[in-house]
Amino acid sequence: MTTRRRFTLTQYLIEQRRRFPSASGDFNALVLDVALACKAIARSVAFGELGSVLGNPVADVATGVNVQGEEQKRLDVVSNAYFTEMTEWGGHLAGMASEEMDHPYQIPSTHQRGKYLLVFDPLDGSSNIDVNVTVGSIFSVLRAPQAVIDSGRDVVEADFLQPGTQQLAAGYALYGPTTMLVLTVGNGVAGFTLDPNLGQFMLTHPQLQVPEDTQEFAINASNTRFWERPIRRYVDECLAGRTGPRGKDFNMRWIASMVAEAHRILMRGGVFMYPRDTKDPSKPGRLRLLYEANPIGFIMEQAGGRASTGREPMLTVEPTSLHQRIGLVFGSRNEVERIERYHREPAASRDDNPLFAERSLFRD
Ligand SMILES: O=P(O)(O)OC[C@H]1O[C@](O)(COP(=O)(O)O)[C@@H](O)[C@@H]1O
Ligand SMILES: [Mg+2]
Ligand SMILES: [Mg+2]
Repeated sequence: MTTRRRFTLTQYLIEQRRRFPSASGDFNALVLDVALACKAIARSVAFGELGSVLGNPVADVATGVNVQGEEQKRLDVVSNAYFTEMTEWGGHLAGMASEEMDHPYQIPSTHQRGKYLLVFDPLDGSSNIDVNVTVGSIFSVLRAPQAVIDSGRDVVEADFLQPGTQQLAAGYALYGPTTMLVLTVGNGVAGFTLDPNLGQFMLTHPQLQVPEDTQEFAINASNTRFWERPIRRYVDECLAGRTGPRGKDFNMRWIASMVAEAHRILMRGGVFMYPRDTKDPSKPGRLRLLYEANPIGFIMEQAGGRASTGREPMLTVEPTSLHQRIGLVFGSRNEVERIERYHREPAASRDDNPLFAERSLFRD
């Protein structure tokens, strides 16, 4: 696809659909509904506190605590509603699941039910809303099990427990200085920028590729004391810089919006780690498999990068529950492979033995 001609998201999807001559158009219509939800969220985010002055619905929304035990922001709830409202009526979906909904969302019986499942984090990085830092939405499209399509029955948790390799599409929207939509339909990764005059996502980044090497890493260093040995080793070696085993200096970033970190890494390379740690034994990782790790993992792999738990490729993990958390490492291929190698090396298994505890640069 040439960049000389300006392509809208719709035109891009039509061109992608030519690979599947028998496709009905349902899939494209679903992605466009998701894009519409993202435009609506972008507008709500952009109004910020002005929302209450201008009668923006965000001001009056009731919040609570989500299934993760995390306090919802008003924009979490509003964004979730935009996703459900914009996509439920099109006849493309068998059901949905979201970070902000404890159980699968049923398409009302008054609407036609379709063959796809939509899984999403309506607002990622929502702790950044109050400080006006970039946030985003993350989504993944799966095919519903054939039994669900045939019967039109209500969806249940088990219907969503598909490994990341089964994703048909994944994407994220970024609400930053510009609003962007980044999408894979399994044929590379494309980035679109919202033209505020036209209200259209325009193709601006046709073939995103993650550089294989990097000198930049992202991790929440306040968790250092909870990290497992392979991660401590990796970060220590980065910090040692030119005089250490890596022989080069590294830069560090932490935005606390995973979606924004993913975007930076797509643009210029890098590695992101929110690994499994010992902070809370009931939570094997911070981020969620189905609507954070898998869609970002699919995008990374489609852009030539890599996504992993540290121990196995992210996309091959068999999910066990809807809101499952998991350790996540993604980004420049050679760095992620190095981290996986550190997990495989025999020293990694001595992690819990204090006899082998090593002095870390982040420790006293
Ligand atoms: O508080 P921390 O450790 O910086 O966590 C930040 C992480 O939490 C998240 O914000 C979780 O996402 P939500 O905002 O959707 O709950 C990630 O985007 C980010 O990487
Ligand atoms: Mg999130
Ligand atoms: Mg969220």
